[in-house]
Amino acid sequence: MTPDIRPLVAGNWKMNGTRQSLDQIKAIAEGVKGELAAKVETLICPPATLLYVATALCEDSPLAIGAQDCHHKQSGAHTGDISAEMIADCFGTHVIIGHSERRTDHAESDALVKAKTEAAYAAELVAIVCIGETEVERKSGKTLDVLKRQLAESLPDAATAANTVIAYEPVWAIGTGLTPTAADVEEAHAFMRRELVARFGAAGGKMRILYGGSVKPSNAKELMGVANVDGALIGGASLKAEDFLAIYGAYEELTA
Ligand SMILES: O=C(CO)COP(=O)(O)O
Repeated sequence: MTPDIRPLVAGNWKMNGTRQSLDQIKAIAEGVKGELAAKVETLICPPATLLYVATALCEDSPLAIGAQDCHHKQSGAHTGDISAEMIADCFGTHVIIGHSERRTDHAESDALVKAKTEAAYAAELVAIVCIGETEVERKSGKTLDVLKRQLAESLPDAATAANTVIAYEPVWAIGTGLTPTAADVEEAHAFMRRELVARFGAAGGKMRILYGGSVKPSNAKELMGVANVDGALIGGASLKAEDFLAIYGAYEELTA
């Protein structure tokens, strides 16, 4: 955690979820009402097909709804893509950009991630910009170099603590059940914080840096308690309301 930063617990449903899964969003929206919601922000990013219905379901809940990607242009001949403006039009408030699965599946570069982030700002969405090293990079001792490059090249100059959230997701920890040690997470997050402050000054000190990669109810308290970890980006465990709420509930003790 970072003093004076309101943590964000976010779920990334990836390519999972049909209309039936809206029950889970409903349960999460109900579960995050109450005192803890004033201290901890929550977000679910379902597939784009569920976006509009999901935001309607959350009208009376502090649970925010976001998307998993956007195109870098506002509109035009880009079959199959969705724009940041369309996400905002569905009342989505956040968009995940540069997830490692998109960097791999769709060859997204840092430059493209930066352009998409600028498109998110133009539509007044909060961009959740994902970075993280692969297993090979980690084993060859390049983790911090990779994070430095991805932060420098993926973030626009216009990034602020209000429009940008960083999500550190070591690629080898995604969907594998493996997590870095708390000491490794602390080192990476402290490094990113220094980089952000060096470039953005006071705003860099206030930007949220989430951890993602095999976060589950059993490890949430330890990981979320690490210095400069300002929340989580959760894949698999965000699909079940019970697990998502248990991770969110870890903040009950952390913020007491
Ligand atoms: O990629 C992730 C979230 O964006 C993490 O996925 P898992 O929580 O399933 O490891």
